[in-house]
Amino acid sequence: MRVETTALAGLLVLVPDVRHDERGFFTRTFEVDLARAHGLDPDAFVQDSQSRSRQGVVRGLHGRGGAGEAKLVRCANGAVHDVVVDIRPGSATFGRWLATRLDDVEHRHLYIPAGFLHGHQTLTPTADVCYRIDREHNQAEDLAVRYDDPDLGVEWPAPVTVVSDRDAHAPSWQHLQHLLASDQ
Ligand SMILES: Cc1cn([C@H]2C[C@H](O)[C@@H](COP(=O)(O)OP(=O)(O)O[C@H]3O[C@@H](C)C(=O)[C@@H](O)[C@H]3O)O2)c(=O)[nH]c1=O
Repeated sequence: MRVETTALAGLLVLVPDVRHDERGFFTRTFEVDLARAHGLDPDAFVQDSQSRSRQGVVRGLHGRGGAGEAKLVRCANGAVHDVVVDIRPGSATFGRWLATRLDDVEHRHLYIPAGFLHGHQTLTPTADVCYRIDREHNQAEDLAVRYDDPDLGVEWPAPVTVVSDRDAHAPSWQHLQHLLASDQ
């Protein structure tokens, strides 16, 4: 597995080896030593989750208040257009978003530190997204911004078919910025 840095400090792309044979493929989904070598605490992860979404579905953009939440994300089946937004106050890239394709071909993973919004759109008939987080989910700390907020300008590659009620009614990027500023 190799690790690539990105334009957003702390956001990492993990690119595993994928071994194919007549049965299918084998790939590692986590390596403790590699995690440590890149400053990740492997013991920090306390919850593993999986979601399945139909083609065109967008989930997000979601973040977390309080101490935030770091995430390791991969797409175990199908493909998604994965988007992260830097919402770390004082960050040189505050408000910038970055998109990565996660799929079951290259099996890339994303390490998303605390202080980001995250979302994805399904590019295949279905897609399974698996992620590990370093703090147990707590609905009271949920943050969200509309996936199509015009000030944020995130581009989604396909027509959006379904979003949750929560995502359809998510507040604006401007609203979240006020919230973040009032926390300082
Ligand atoms: C996220 C989560 C949800 N749930 C429950 C709440 C709800 O009843 C149901 C579906 O929740 P949501 O609609 O929030 O699920 P979803 O829209 O898939 O939320 C996820 O979106 C992606 C983009 C992320 O980055 C994740 O961190 C998470 O926010 O599952 C848990 O029990 N544990 C969890 O960790």
